[in-house]
Amino acid sequence: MTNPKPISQPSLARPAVSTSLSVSPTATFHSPPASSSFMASLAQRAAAKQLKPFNTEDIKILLLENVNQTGRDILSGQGYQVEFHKASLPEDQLIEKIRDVHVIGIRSKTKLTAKVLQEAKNLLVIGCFCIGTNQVDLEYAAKQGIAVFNSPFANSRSVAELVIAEIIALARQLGDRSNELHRGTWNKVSAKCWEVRGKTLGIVGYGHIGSQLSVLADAMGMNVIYYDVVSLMAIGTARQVPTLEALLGEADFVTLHVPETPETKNMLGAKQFEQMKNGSYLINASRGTVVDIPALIKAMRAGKVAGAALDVYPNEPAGNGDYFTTDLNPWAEELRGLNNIILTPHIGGSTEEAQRAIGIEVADALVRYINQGVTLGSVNLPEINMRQLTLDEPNHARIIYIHRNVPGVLRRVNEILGDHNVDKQISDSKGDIAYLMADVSDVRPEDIKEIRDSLDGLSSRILTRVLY
Ligand SMILES: NC(=O)c1ccc[n+]([C@@H]2O[C@H](COP(=O)([O-])OP(=O)(O)OC[C@H]3O[C@@H](n4cnc5c(N)ncnc54)[C@H](O)[C@@H]3O)[C@@H](O)[C@H]2O)c1
Ligand SMILES: O=C(O)CC[C@@H](O)C(=O)O
Repeated sequence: MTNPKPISQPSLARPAVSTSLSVSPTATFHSPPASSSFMASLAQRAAAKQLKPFNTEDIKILLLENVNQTGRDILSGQGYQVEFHKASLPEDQLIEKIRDVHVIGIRSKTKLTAKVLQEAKNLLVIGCFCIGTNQVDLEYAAKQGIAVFNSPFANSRSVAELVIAEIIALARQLGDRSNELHRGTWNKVSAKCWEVRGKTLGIVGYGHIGSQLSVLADAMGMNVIYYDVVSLMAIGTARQVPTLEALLGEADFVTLHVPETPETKNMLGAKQFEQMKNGSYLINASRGTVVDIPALIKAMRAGKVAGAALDVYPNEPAGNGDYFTTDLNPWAEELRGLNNIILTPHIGGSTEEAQRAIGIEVADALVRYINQGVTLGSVNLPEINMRQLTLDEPNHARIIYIHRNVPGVLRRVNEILGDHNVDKQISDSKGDIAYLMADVSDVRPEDIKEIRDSLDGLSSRILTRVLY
C-alpha cells in the first residue's frame, strides 16, 4: 500500500508556460538555447496572475548531474527555487536532500530506488534529463503518485554519430596509433586495418538510436542487419535477422542499443563472443550491464574480438575525476591494458545540441506537470492532456486525482464532483495506477477545500492535487 501524501502538500497554481512539446532534436540544432517555448513562458509569466493558495516560489527543485543551463533557466524562470549540483550525490546525502523537494532532476548516475523515494514525502515529479530511466524505480514511483519524465530521443543522433566514429576508429586502430605517437612511437601499419565499406554492421536494438545509426552506416556503404525483440520496418537496405545468434554470426561490427532490463543483463557473454565472427568488433553505448566485461577481456585476449568501444560500465562514478580504477570495477586495469579498445566516460549523448534539447524538453515537461497536471510523455503514469485554464475562467479549478485502479472509483469521485459543474473530465489507467483530471467551474475556495478533503478521504487515493 502506498503512503498518502500529506494534505499540506501545495496545490499548484495557474500555469505560466508554453504547452509546446519539443518534437525534434534538430529543432534546437537550428535554434539558440533560449528556445521559443522558454521565451514564450517568460512572456506569459509577466502577464500571469498568481492565484492562491500556491505560489510557484514554494516549489523546491533539486537538479543533479550538471543538468543543462537551458533546463535550469526554464525552471528558475518559473520562479521555482532551484538547487543545482554538478555531480550526483551519495545515497545518504541524496536521502537528506530529497526529503524536502517537490521535483528532482537527474541524469543516468542518480539511483532513485524505493529506499530513496520512500523518504521523498513531498516529491511530485522526477525529470530524467536523458533517455534511460533504468536508474529510477518507475513502478514504486507510480505507486507513490510520482510522475517520471525523460527525453526519449533528443540525444539519439549524438550517440549514433559517436558509434560511426568508433566503427572507423576501431577498423583503423586509430586509438592505438594515436596513443603510440603521443608516446613518441612512429608505427605505420596496414595489417588488420580495414575500410568499413562493404562490411556488415549488426545493430542489436533497432529503436531510436539503432535506426539512426542504420541510416548513417547505410550511407557509408555498410550492409546493415539488426536484431530486435519486436518486428520493425527496415530502413534503406537494412535487414532484420531472427535471432541474436544469427546477427553475431554475420556481423563484422556488433553494436548494442538495447535498454537495461533483466533480459539484457549480460546479453553479450562468453557464449555470444564465441558466436561472433573471428576478428569482429564490439561497441557498447547502451548500458554497462549489457556486456559481461570479463568475458569480453578473454575474447579480446584470444583475438576473437579484434577491438571494442565501451561508453558505459556496470559501475560509473558520480562525477568527473580519477575514478576509473579497480575500486570502481575490479577488471578496470585489465581493460585499460588491452589493445584497440576505446574507453569513453558515458559521453554518447554528451553534445551541446543534445544537452540543450534535453534541458528544454524535460524542463518544459516538468513545468507542464507542475502547473497544469499534464502527463504527456510520462514514462510511468497514463498520458493525460487537457487544455490550459485561462484567466477568463477565474473561478475554475483543475482537480487531479491519482488513484489505485480498482472498481468503483469513478462513481465515488463523481459523487464528490457531481454537485459542481464539471466542464471536462479525462481518466486513464496504466497497470495498477489511474490518473483522473477534471476542470470544474464556478467553485469557491470553500468548495475547493471540501472537494479536496473528500477526495483525500477515498480509500483509492494516492495523491490529490487542486490547481486554481
Ligand atoms: N551512451 C549514452 O550516452 C546513451 C545515450 C542515450 C541512450 N543510451 C542507452 O541506449 C539505450 C537505447 O536507446 P534508444 O533510444 O535507441 O531506445 P529505444 O527504446 O528507442 O530502442 C531500444 C530497442 O531495443 C529493443 N529491445 C529491448 N529489449 C531487447 C532485447 N532483449 N533484445 C533485442 N532488442 C531489444 C526494443 O524493442 C527497442 O526497439 C537506452 O535505453 C539507453 O540506456 C545511452
Ligand atoms: O547524460 C547522461 O548521463 C545519460 C546519457 C544516456 O545514457 C541516456 O540515457 O540518455
